[in-house]
Amino acid sequence: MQAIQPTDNSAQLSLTSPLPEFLRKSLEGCASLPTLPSVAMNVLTIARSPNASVKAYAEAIEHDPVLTTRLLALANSAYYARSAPPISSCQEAVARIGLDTTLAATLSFSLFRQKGANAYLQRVWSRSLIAAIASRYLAEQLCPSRKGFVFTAALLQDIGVLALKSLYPEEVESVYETPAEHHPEVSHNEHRLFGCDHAIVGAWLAAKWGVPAPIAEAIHTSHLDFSSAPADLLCIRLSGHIADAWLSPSPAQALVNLMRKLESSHLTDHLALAALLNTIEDQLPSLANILEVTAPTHQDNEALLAEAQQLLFEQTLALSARLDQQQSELAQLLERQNELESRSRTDALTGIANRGWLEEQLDTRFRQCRDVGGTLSVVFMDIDHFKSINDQYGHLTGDNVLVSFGKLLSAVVRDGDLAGRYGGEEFMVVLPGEDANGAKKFAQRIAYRLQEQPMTWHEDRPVYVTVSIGVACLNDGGFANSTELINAADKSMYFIKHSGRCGIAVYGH
Ligand SMILES: Nc1nc2c(ncn2[C@@H]2O[C@H](COP(=O)(O)OP(=O)(O)OP(=O)(O)O)[C@@H](O)[C@H]2O)c(=O)[nH]1
Repeated sequence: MQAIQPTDNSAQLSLTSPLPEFLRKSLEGCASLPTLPSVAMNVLTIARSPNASVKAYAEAIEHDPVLTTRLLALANSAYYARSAPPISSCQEAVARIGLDTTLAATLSFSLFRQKGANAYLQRVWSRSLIAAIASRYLAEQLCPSRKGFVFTAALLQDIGVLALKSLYPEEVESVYETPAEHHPEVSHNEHRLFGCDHAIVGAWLAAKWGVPAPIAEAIHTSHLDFSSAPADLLCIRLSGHIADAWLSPSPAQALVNLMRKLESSHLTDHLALAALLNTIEDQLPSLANILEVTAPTHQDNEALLAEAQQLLFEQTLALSARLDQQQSELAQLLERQNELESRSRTDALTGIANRGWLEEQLDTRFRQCRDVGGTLSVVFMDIDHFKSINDQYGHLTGDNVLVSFGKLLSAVVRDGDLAGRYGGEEFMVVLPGEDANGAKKFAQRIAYRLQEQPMTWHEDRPVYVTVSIGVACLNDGGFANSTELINAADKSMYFIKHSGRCGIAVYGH
């Protein structure tokens, strides 16, 4: 049979992360790049044609006796034969394993034949085999009609390593020494060296050989996040993680990491991890044997899974304890922050608002009134002859007077009003929505309460005080800002001071 010239698909390949130009040139000029034998080329060409048939595949493969023997071995292996009788013709083998798997097997047989003794390449092939078996298992659960496609792409996902190794044998040496569980690290180091990773190089190489574009594109995206991918690509992308866990020197911890990934993607319910591990365990030896790859199997999957689940449980407990601790630390911090904030707004002696908070709040309310309409009033109070209280009864009694006056103000204000100590023996109340009349009545209530209620006691004698009060209302002065409003109330208060104290003056009235 005449070898058909394969189509180079690389120009049609749409790569979201393109192959760097220098790398494409080097790859195109590289004589030692892995190539496919003509039989594999022929099978690929048939795979692309619309009337690909079992017969056409078988005829192409029969020209290679070694390949035929291996394909028969695969078709007669436990996975494919199940309880069916052994078969002896290539056509029966293709019919039994399906066209997609025949394509994957042909490509991988051809590639595996080229493998060197290099330990890393052995690891790459082990990973590919495990990923292929895992991806087919996943596809059986999630997208059965795509299992052939998924198996092929998963098997070929790391072929870019072959190309990079042929091109830069020395440079990649250190990169490929990294153990299998660090696949993302390999990819990261390739990016550093070549500006892209082996997934992109592999897609290009596959397309160059004429591998159907969807398979090349699946190779290209094989390292991307699996959680939001369509089912077939999800199987391929997840298969690499599963293979890495299988090959990890600490498989229990690697399985825990895998379980976490599955859980965060809500895949745990769909995948029975035990069945997946057993499938790999069952199928790996025969497939590895047929392809002459050394792939490690686990002694006891059940024990491994139990260990991983115990580990996951312990780590989850430790994590939740840590989270609890962090949460309580956060709550303490918030409490402390609230306390500090409230302290920064409060006058230390009287416990009511301090000057800063009074001014800030008044300013906010003032702007609101200006923007959306409405009014507000400010009542400014200064205790009369306070110095003589200090002088007569001592500072402690003076302090008690200030504290009591603060309490009185807090008791008479309504929700939404704000009473505070402006400084020394000066106090201020902000009355939102109140006009001059209402504010004056409020001031009168305070003056009345002061007549009734002593502010403290000194040696069993009540200490009464009076206040000079200035009121200013937003409506009455064309005030440009809140400071002007305070100044107006202060001015009115001073008017009372100068008129003999103990009284109320309303600005502009
Ligand atoms: N005990 C006490 N006294 C304070 C405090 N803050 C300011 N004072 C005192 O309050 C007094 C205010 O005195 P002046 O400004 O002369 O006013 P006054 O004696 O009230 O006289 P008029 O305001 O004119 O009625 C000063 O002696 C201050 O030391 C405080 O926190 N505690």
